[in-house]
Amino acid sequence: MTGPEPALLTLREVGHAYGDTPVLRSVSLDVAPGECVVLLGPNGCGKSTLLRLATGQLRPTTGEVLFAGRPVDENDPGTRARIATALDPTAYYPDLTVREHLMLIALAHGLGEAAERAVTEQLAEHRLTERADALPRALSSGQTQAMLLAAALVRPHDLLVLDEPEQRLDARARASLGARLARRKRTAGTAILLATHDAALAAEPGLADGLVEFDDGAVTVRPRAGR
Ligand SMILES: Nc1ncnc2c1ncn2[C@@H]1O[C@H](COP(=O)(O)OP(=O)(O)OP(=O)(O)O)[C@@H](O)[C@H]1O
Repeated sequence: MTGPEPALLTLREVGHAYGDTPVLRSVSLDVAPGECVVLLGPNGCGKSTLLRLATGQLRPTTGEVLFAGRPVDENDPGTRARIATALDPTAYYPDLTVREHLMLIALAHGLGEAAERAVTEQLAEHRLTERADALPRALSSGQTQAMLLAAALVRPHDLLVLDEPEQRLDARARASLGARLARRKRTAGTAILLATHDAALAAEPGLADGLVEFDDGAVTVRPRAGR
């Protein structure tokens, strides 16, 4: 939100409309390295839209989105190298196994000889080791979601942008997700922007530094209570 670190991601009075239909009006927020901002709100309030504005997949109708001080642009290789996302539940290669999928991403993002170890770690963290040689169509929906999270985490990144990462995970994976993200931001200094419907995830100790709450078109940005 506003800490001693300069913000990595800044939204300044960002508004967005699809055609003539406004979805977001004048949202301003900062996410600094090692900070996590959580978006909470009902279906259709604009959380995914805000996440896509933050990654440069959408351009704001009004206002500006800055990543590392420059307008965010998903076509900029430097930006893509630093922002990892899990936004689309169908964003995978159907003809690559889980391991091949993660290796491809790790290698494309320059891990080189470190790729195999990083993939092994992510497979274990997401309880996918036994399913490493399965094709996506043979996975459960929760295992597919776990693969998408592993794909975001296996590659280097400074900002992690997640849309409802808890969706379809089983109770055990869901229960540990918040602590795993909190550890990542603490140990790696990762900035995190995530949308969720899970109040327990938003309340995870050590995770959210700021909450963005959407309510009937109004957006409230506030530091989390008690911080
Ligand atoms: N490409 C699009 N074209 C037109 N309208 C869109 C488009 N994408 C989203 N919308 C509309 O914008 C509004 C906000 O959608 P958005 O997906 O951002 O909501 P959300 O808060 O992420 O919802 P959910 O919790 O259901 O995922 C909705 O009314 C949706 O129908």
